[in-house]
Amino acid sequence: MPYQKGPGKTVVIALGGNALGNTPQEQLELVQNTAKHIVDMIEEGTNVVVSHGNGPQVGMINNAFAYAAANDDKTPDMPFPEAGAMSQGYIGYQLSQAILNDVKAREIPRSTACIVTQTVVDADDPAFQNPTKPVGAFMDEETAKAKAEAMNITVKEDAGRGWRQVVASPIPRRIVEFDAVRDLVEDGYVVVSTGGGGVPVFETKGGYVGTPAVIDKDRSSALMASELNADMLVILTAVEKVCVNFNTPEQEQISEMTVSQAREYIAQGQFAPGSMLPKVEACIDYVEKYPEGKALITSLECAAAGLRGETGTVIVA
Ligand SMILES: Nc1ncnc2c1ncn2[C@@H]1O[C@H](COP(=O)(O)OP(=O)(O)O)[C@@H](O)[C@H]1O
Ligand SMILES: NC(=O)OP(=O)(O)O
Repeated sequence: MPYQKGPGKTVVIALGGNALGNTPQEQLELVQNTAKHIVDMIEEGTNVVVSHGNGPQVGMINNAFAYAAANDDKTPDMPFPEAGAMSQGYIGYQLSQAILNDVKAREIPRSTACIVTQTVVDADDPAFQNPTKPVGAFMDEETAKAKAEAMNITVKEDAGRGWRQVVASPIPRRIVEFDAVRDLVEDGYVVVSTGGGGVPVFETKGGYVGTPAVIDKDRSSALMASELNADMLVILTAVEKVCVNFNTPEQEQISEMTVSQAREYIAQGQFAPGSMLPKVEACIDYVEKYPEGKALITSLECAAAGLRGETGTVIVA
């Protein structure tokens, strides 16, 4: 066996958009920094499975093909599941390479493996009738509405930040490549998987079939963490802690909440739908399925300190 599992915790990390940026060039620079924080954890003996978002990237790939196909006769239409797989491929490549380079530079005896992942969803998931997942770039209202008309897509305002295309975001039921991820973790690999939540697929009599949608990566990471019996689910985003009365003069940071407190805050509307709400819901899913586990929401910069229990918002059963 060339590598050995670390002596520390096994954690599933979900990386938010700020860890990746908006273009492949920007991303290449940002992932060096992202990798440094992940390798800090690996150096402390932690076993890491990394998942990441893909909303801006899958939208960019899809748009680029749609634009080219409309303007020349050589570019084919690119189906949405294939665009999702492409986004997993290039983001996973950059992340895996940056982590590997840092691991080698620090002479840590570990390596990386990147898996293009499929995630089973239900064909009758109501999400297919109500698209909510923002993809691609932000637009002003006028541009968004014109694009919606021209390209027959749905657009919505995204949490006060501008207008974006939205697609269906069904609930992840099963990660097809789960066994491979588990075995690689046991063999001491740092695994990049379930990028963009995994390419959504239906399980049919004839086999798996991709479907145009984007699964929430925090929800898929929660599923991965509970199936793996991972000690922690770590959701990394732009804020150090989840807050009540967010962005108001009464804002207060939450250091720890139980599932029932989290549900109370959800009922009060404390967490914005489309941003913090799905993260808190993913944490609830994970600790309910695996009550021995702890979920942590914090920023990339605070990740290693958060794992040591020094900061972030912890959600427990
Ligand atoms: N109650 C809250 N506490 C903290 N942040 C919140 C809250 N409600 C909404 N947010 C916002 O949610 C953002 C995280 O969601 P988002 O940007 O969609 O995540 P991602 O990092 O996965 O791209 C935070 O950066 C913050 O701006
Ligand atoms: N798939 C996904 O959750 O992507 P974002 O985090 O970019 O929205």
